[in-house]
Amino acid sequence: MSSLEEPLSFDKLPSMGSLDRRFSSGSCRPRGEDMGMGARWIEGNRCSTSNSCSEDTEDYMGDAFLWGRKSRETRGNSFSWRSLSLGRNHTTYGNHDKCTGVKRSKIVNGMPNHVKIVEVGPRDGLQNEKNMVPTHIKVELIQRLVSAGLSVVEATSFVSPKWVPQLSDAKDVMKAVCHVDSARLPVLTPNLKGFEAAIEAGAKDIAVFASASESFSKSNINCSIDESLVRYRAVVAAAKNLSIPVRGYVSCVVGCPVEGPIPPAKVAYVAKELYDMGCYEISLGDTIGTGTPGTVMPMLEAVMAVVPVEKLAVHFHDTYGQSLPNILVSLQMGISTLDSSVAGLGGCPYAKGASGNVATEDVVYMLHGIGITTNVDLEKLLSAGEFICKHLGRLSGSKTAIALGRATYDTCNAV
Ligand SMILES: CC(C)(COP(=O)([O-])OP(=O)([O-])OC[C@H]1O[C@@H](n2cnc3c(N)ncnc32)[C@H](O)[C@@H]1OP(=O)([O-])[O-])[C@@H](O)C(=O)NCCC(=O)NCCSC(=O)C[C@@](C)(O)CC(=O)[O-]
Repeated sequence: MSSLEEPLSFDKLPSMGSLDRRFSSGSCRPRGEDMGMGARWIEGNRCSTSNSCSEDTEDYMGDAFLWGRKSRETRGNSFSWRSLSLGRNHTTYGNHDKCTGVKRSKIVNGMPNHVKIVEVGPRDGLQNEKNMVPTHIKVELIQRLVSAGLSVVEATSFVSPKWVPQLSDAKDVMKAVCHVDSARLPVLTPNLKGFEAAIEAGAKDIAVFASASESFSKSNINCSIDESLVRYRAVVAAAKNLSIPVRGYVSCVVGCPVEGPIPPAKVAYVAKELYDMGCYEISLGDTIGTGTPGTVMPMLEAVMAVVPVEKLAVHFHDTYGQSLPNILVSLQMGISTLDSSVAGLGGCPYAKGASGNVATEDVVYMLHGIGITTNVDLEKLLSAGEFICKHLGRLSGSKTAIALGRATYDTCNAV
């Protein structure tokens, strides 16, 4: 882990002044393999979605607490918590309101009733592994994640194998999973070469990835932001000809390891460019996990002024434990698509060296706690997490922060 990815202990928390220095150019150049960017990473109308409901203000927290108490008691009585599946058939949480049958307090007003989770573990998680994960393990992981009900599983990247050797088997992975029709399996493509290879291997969904930081753009894809947008226009045009949907990413939406804080206007610029060129969804990535609600909110405000909120997704890394609060404010601002990574690949505090995306398990638990549904069967999701952890020889685990009065959920199983 780089110093930026490693959570700070309380006695080591820097003052604001020293934080500025940490971010200043040259003083903090993380090693490539530590940044979640693959081995060659060098340096570093609000709530207008129809999915939202904001009417009832009655307190529903009582029931949220009750659920937490019940879970703990049940576990205490040696009932397996794993049988508390939050799966597809389990979609009623809490009390009632006019939209979902759930009573909602002020704090959940305006939040979506249902959230789409974009699982990025097989790509964002595995791209960062020191050792190459065998192709058949990647394929099985994707299949397990799909069978957990995830409707979007980012499968791999068609990038240069010199830059990200961990995903150099993209073609074989895609060929093995392209018949899956119960989920979308997008792949990252940095240029036309990658796009053509992805289509050849059977990809039906792709994603392009730009950055709001010039330095990061240079380090990650070896070109400036504007050069990358030119490339992506060509990719999106080619995709359009084949009716292939394209997702757009913006990295470093609040902070860059080299440049420090990124102005919201810059994020809005890149997001709008991607949206205008035809990306159906824009995922806003807090690549180094330095965002907090205080920095995420103005960034989202700026982006939401130029891209409709229902076209936005958030992609938080949990480097400093801020991902769940960041997700919470994003939900409050009307975002209904969340990127996450099955624990053991990211998010999990025991998964050293992983990219540190927020754990899908944590997200599902938090959403459950506030009465938001997903399609995910938690039991199968946990099983997928354990599967990959076991393969990587790691502890598996999932932590759920105390969010909206929910009980802390913390489990860690030696494998
Ligand atoms: C963009 C390039 C290719 C430019 O890399 P470059 O070196 O400038 O490219 P080039 O055009 O000069 O080509 C160099 C070599 O790469 C080959 N090449 C060129 N393109 C491809 C391709 N598509 N697939 C396979 N090979 C390719 C090309 O054929 C050539 O091969 P050679 O002649 O030397 O044998 C490189 O920088 C690259 O692949 N970067 C990808 C880095 C990456 O994947 N980073 C991680 C993903 S981004 C991310 O994680 C952030 C995100 C999305 O999660 C959001 C967040 O967390 O915030």
